[in-house]
Amino acid sequence: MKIGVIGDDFTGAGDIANTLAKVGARTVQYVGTPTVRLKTEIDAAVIALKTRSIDAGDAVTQSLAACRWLIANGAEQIVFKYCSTFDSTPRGNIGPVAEALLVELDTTLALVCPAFPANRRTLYNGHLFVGDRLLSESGMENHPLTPMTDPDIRRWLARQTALKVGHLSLESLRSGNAQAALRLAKHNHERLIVADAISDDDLLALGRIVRTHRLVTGGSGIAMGLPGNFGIQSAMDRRPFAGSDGPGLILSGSCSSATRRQIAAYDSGHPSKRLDAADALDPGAAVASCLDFLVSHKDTGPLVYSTAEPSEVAAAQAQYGRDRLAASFDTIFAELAIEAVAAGFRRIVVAGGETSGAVASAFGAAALEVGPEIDTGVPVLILDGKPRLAFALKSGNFGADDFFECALATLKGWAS
Ligand SMILES: Nc1ncnc2c1ncn2[C@@H]1O[C@H](COP(=O)(O)OP(=O)(O)OP(=O)(O)O)[C@@H](O)[C@H]1O
Ligand SMILES: O=C(O)[C@@H](O)C(=O)CO
Repeated sequence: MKIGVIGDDFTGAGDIANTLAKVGARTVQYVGTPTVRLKTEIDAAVIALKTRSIDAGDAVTQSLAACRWLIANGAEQIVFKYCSTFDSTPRGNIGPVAEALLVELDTTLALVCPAFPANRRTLYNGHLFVGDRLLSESGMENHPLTPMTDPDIRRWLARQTALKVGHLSLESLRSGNAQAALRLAKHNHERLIVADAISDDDLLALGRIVRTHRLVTGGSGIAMGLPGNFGIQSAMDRRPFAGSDGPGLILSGSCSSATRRQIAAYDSGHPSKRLDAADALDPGAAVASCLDFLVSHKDTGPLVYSTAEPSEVAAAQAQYGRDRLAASFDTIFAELAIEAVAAGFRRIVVAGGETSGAVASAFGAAALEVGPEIDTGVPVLILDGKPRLAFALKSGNFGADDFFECALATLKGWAS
């Protein structure tokens, strides 16, 4: 293995596994840090953690354990993958985890580049944009767990770490002065360097610049240029792909704007059931009634969602407590997925990083095969067990409006 990735959530891990696989790296995604040594020859291992929104100390401990496994299994470069919208709070967890990894890997600096231009997240003058809006005016300021109220990634990161934060400007990158800028940053004791990038070419250039870096941090985009540094070649052919042909379902705990559009699009022509915050207070009852609903619509791709408008989420959090609701919804979706598989479902589409983490973890520690891309940043993931299951784990703000229908179709696979 050459490249070892620590993903701070499950959909994000799938996103970067997809990027690496697309540029030809033989990639496996693990649900949590494996307990056994790697037995097969691969180029990249992606460890999916669920550390984005937990206590910073726990996030550091889990990320270090993942890092140690990756290094012990041959990784030459570690990538810390977080969200392209830099989801975090003033307490962490990006800063504390990056800081701990720098120490663990005994290295002086690392790039910080959440940019993902293919999904319209660009970084310019240290400010993160979603499409033509600043991050803090993109809807992300209403995120239920990590409201992003400051688009200046240098300033936001500086709140999370005592390390000095630097900046690699687009001008330095494009004029070929990046290495000199990084030497100057080192001289100035800057350890975390926020790097501008507004196009895939910028990300590829950054990829070349970090060839000798032990640690790279960023969104999935930064991974595009990494396999080439190890001589790994692109293999972009369409091969037969065995998905899973059993009944499919959709679970959504995501309240992001893209998911809300996808729910609206799917809801109009398919069976769907909505859970509201009050339902979350009795997870057992919610699972039982949702399971009845799923089973009675088994062959028509039923959808269960708790997705709500930001004002509704804010009111529910104020009434019942944010963490309590998050934990209850996680439990409901995870148990529902397990029960649904026991009832015969084989294709599972999940919307939302936290929700996907809860669902995927419920199936236990596992290695997931990375299949074809469904939509930008979302691959098919196969759990080749008994039974064989095909997953689509979608980040909140990813995917076109008809994502759910496309995902259910893609998870079936194709012969040629
Ligand atoms: N109706 C609701 N009321 C209050 N909170 C909710 C409701 N529905 C979902 N939530 C919470 O909102 C959070 C959604 O997080 P999740 O990561 O799954 O989606 P997302 O933020 O859209 O995705 P991503 O992290 O990939 O951007 C969860 O913690 C969930 O418990
Ligand atoms: O980087 C992204 O936007 C996604 O992979 C993600 O992490 C959202 O959960």
